[in-house]
Amino acid sequence: MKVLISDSMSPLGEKILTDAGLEVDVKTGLTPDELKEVIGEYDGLVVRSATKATAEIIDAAENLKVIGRAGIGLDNVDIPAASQKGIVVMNAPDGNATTAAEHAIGMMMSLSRNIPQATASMKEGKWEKKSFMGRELTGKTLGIFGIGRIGAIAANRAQGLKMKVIAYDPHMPKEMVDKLGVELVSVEELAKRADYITVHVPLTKETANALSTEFFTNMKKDAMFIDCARGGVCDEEALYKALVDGEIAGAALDVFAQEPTTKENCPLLGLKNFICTPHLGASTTEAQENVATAIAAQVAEYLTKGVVVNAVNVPSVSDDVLAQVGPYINLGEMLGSLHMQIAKGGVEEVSIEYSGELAELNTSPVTVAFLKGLFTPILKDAVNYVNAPVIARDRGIRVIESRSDSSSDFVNVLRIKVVTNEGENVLVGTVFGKNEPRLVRLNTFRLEAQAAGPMLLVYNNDVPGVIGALGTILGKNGVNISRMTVGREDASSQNIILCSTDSVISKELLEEVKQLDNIDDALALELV
Ligand SMILES: NC(=O)c1ccc[n+]([C@@H]2O[C@H](COP(=O)([O-])OP(=O)(O)OC[C@H]3O[C@@H](n4cnc5c(N)ncnc54)[C@H](O)[C@@H]3O)[C@@H](O)[C@H]2O)c1
Ligand SMILES: O=C(O)CC[C@@H](O)C(=O)O
Repeated sequence: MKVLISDSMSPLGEKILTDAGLEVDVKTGLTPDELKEVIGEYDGLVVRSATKATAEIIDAAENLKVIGRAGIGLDNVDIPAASQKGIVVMNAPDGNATTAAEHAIGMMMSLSRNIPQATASMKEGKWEKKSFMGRELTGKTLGIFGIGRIGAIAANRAQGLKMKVIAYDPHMPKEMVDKLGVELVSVEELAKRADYITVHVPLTKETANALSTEFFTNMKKDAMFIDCARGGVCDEEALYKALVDGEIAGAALDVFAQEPTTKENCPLLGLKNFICTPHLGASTTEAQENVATAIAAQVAEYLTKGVVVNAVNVPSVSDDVLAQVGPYINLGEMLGSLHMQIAKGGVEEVSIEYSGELAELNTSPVTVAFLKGLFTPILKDAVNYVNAPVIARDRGIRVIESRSDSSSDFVNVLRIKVVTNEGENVLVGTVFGKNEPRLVRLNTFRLEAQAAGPMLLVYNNDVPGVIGALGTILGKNGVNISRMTVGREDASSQNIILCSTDSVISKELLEEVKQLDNIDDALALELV
């Protein structure tokens, strides 16, 4: 079998693949056309972030069985296109966390002591001691936006520098953050109290442009901002304005909305109080060895033994188990994704009840798929079919499974209650026929909905005219409804409407929907 390594990577990865008996070609810097021409020869493709495994490339990949990403981010891989062709997509989410946290700390020190600016000045033949007055980190407050793997390491390193650390992470239970010696605060408090802010969240629907004018305006005028997570989380236009208007004192970015980044596509590069690196957060020998060896071992395991590890699109189960519980795996993942998107607050407990015929099957892959679905909207590529239960444990989330051989309305029922620090939701699903997952209850509302893709969930009064008004406003905005289900609450005047739409509902359109008469609330959902 042949594997193509198409981005620069530690040679240790190549060695692991060849030692496993695979033929390996290393061809970096291929143009999309060149890659398209050669990809048909390969059974495995190993990438970092430069190679774009688009639908077109995947379509031309006649023999491809696996795509491995040395690192976390899978923004460069068209996962639905790969899944459709039965290609397993896997990543190595653990190997570069320490390196990325150290980069953020390095940025904080560089900003505080003007190291990049002073280097540039000396190289121009100047000796400008007075222009580069810095300040100490000792005793200052570091604010961490997103305290997962990397945020926690950054907190620990900052504590070693005698800084006070505070964090905002609405999905992290307070007890877990307390254990790190970090104070969990609201987003406003984070902005107002911190002398430095460092960002460690993935790019999701919730985090896109989350750090914008309001956040920068709340920051202290002498505070500094660092983002080594993902381009698009920070609103670069708002950051530019905050730096120019003196709302904050300095900023450092390693990641950008548009990469590669130039002065033309990012005016921040022209500012004196802005420093940057070209997405170097994971670029150390150690991190690259970690991710290259991890992904090479995973790809080799899959190609030589059929064992799936850390896949994001295929559960790690045998074909026999998959044949039995495959449809429930899809149902579980959908219910997980829906739960997280309707939940308010940090998840504390999950109760999963398997009833009917389903209770007699090996349901552990369904529980794992539920947890993967639950975490994906907030953690994106950092969660897979292997580490989802570990993430639940690390977040102190109790997962309780139970079985009952009777199910009242359907042959098989999956009933899941998720308790957060702000309330709870119950979703019930079943599988119709051989493979048709259905949502049959959303809290007290009974319905029968195919829940997949972009959707709109509306809570409304059960009065005439609501559906018409909703259809009109979506139609006016060019959004086509492909399916609509109404869920009723017994003996109540409340309904829910769940629409499948051909495109994702924008924030602006969602606001318009919420303003309609007799609509109490509306949520834009993106389901698996
Ligand atoms: N610059 C680089 O080269 C580089 C290297 C490695 C990782 N990264 C990126 O760093 C980011 C963090 O990685 P990680 O391994 O720590 O991920 P992680 O999944 O362990 O942690 C992310 C944290 O963000 C929190 N979060 C999610 N939505 C949030 C919101 N709206 N507000 C506040 N917090 C929120 C989550 O609860 C979680 O605790 C990822 O985007 C990853 O891709 C960048
Ligand atoms: O340099 C890289 O490979 C990107 C690193 C990081 O953003 C990741 O997604 O793991």
